[in-house]
Amino acid sequence: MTSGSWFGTLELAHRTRGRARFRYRCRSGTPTDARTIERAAENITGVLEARVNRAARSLVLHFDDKEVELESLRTALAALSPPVPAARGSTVVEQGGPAPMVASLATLALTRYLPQPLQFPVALGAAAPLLRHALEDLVANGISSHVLEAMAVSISLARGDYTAANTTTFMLALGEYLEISIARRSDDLLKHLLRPASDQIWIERGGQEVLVAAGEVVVGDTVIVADGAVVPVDGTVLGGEATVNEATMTGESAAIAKGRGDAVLSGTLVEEGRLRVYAEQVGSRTAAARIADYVEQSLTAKSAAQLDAARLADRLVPIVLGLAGVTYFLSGDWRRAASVLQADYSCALKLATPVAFKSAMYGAGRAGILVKGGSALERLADADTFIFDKTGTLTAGTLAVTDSIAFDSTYTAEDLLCLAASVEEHYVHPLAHAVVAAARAIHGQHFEHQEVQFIVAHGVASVIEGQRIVIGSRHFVADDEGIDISAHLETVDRLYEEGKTLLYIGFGGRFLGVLALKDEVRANSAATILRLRELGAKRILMLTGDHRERAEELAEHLGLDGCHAELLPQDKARIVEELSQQGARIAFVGDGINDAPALAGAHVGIAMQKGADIARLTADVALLEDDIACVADAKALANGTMALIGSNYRLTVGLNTGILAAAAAGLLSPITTAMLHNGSTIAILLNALRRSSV
Ligand SMILES: Nc1ncnc2c1ncn2[C@@H]1O[C@H](COP(=O)(O)OP(=O)(O)OP(=O)(O)O)[C@@H](O)[C@H]1O
Ligand SMILES: [Zn+2]
Repeated sequence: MTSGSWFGTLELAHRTRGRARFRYRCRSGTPTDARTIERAAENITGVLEARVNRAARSLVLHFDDKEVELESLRTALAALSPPVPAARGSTVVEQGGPAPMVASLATLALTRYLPQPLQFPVALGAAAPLLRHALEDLVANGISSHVLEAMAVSISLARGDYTAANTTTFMLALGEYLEISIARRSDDLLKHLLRPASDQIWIERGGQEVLVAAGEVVVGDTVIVADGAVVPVDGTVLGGEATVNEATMTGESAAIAKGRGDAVLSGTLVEEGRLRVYAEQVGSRTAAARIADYVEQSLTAKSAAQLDAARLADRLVPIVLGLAGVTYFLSGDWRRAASVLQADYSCALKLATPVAFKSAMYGAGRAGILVKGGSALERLADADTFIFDKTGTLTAGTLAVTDSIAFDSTYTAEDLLCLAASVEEHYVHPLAHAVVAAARAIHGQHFEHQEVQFIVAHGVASVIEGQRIVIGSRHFVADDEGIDISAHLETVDRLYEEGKTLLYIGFGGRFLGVLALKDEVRANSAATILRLRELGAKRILMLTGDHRERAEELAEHLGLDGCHAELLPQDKARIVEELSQQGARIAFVGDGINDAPALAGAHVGIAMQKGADIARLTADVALLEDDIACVADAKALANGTMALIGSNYRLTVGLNTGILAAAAAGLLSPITTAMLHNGSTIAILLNALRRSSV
């Protein structure tokens, strides 16, 4: 979209061996987010891992200091611009149909029956695409495995050994065809899975706020967007005020205040406040474009394992070439040289790892787990500490209102519930959902109220009939709002003892009543925790914004290693950061707006299916089913994938070394080498595919 560099400024803030931290400023208008930057940086030669902290505008690189100098890294970073998807490896992407494979198979089968003079041109014709690509590759990237393959085919052609040339051509075409179809299958599925997170939107119709399906919104509608929600349309603010985080679109991480007349973009996030937006661009256009971009990025991004494999493959190319030269020099036999040239490592090393990742992502998708890239799997396999959020994660989050107690006789229990629901209905929070559902069940009236304020990890506030209403935690109502609750402590304590979660309601400065809710622990939370331990989790903790007693009870019940309660979002992130610094590799599992900072700061973030948009956007893994068992499934899948990649790696190196030695010793003809080498490559690819089910 834009050309030129991303970074306005880029300063080195800190460095140690193999690690450097840069402070950056984005140019405004650059369509990028943290992930885009990370991914692009990870594509720089020598870079092992990149992490961007948007809030701190810092970029941390882990790199191989034997391979790359800090100064050249910096230059490469400064020159970064948005990735052109699939620039390299285009040989694979451009083609795709089975035609080349069928043609080369036909050539292989039929050439021997052709009249002698036709055999050479036919074999050359079949090998032509391969030779052409190799030549392009040679010009662009120097000697690569493609070049070696082409040399082997050329030698066979020159020697008039058409069967050998045709066999090699066919095996390569077959391998390529398999890789493409596998890659395409997983790409399509991933695109399908990554739909926009929220499919319902609040709009104004005839002076009323109504919730409609995303597809129903048309240009000219007035869309309401509140805290924690992603703006669903491109448009102009008609009213309201809010701070909007546009990092996903512009890369600028500081929130920007928006008010009447300002433009807002779909995909940006309302952090605080509420906006009425005139919709100018709606529907699939904007969203689809963003999603396509996103998937493109996640598919082209390389994981560390992939980079390792590719690097090793590249290093081995000159060795194979040298060995072929020496073999010819010593034996004077072109056949041997051609055999050696075919036994290079690259195919299996470079293909097996991405195929394993993609097939794992595909399998994960079918099992209800959206994994955003191979590196997310890698980090999940790495994770040794699991931290769970409570409400909506370990508990079902489908709370039920059990009691509604009004302390003021002018209000009935129903009134209290409806009063709360009128204010809560604009927010995505498990507690808010429960209150609204309970009010709907009794067909309660709607109280007219002014704009609603949402105070993250505290509650909501508004004004009804000129009086301030506050609904939220004890800390919020009693400490922050200064409402005296002492007269009703007996009732409150009794409800706590019954194991209930309480919502305090203050109205006009007085304690009006409480709503008690019962949250059920998910039936399989305990089993999931156990499975995670078996899968290598050394420590499992819980962090929650809820009341301490509730939290400790649950932590004990589930057999966790510890818990922290009454936390604010920044506390969660801080605890994650502290533990990371002590060396823990943390997988954080959460669902709420209050979990987003921790999800972003963890080694790997996992968002629950019913989570807020921001949680699902921030996380590396987003569950597509409301089932906590998927967390253990994802971990098992990640472990299995990394083990498979490791064994493929050893298998590739072992097999090809054997083939290479035998070929150099003159034990293998070019045909046998082609069959063995390509056959084993295909076997390794198929092995990599095994992970497509959980
Ligand atoms: N929309 C809301 N309406 C009323 N109270 C709320 C709302 N959001 C938060 N609160 C109050 O603030 C407290 C902390 O909220 P927060 O979202 O941080 O965590 P939580 O939902 O309790 O649990 P967890 O952190 O485990 O998800 C809640 O327990 C509740 O009392
Ligand atoms: Zn507070």
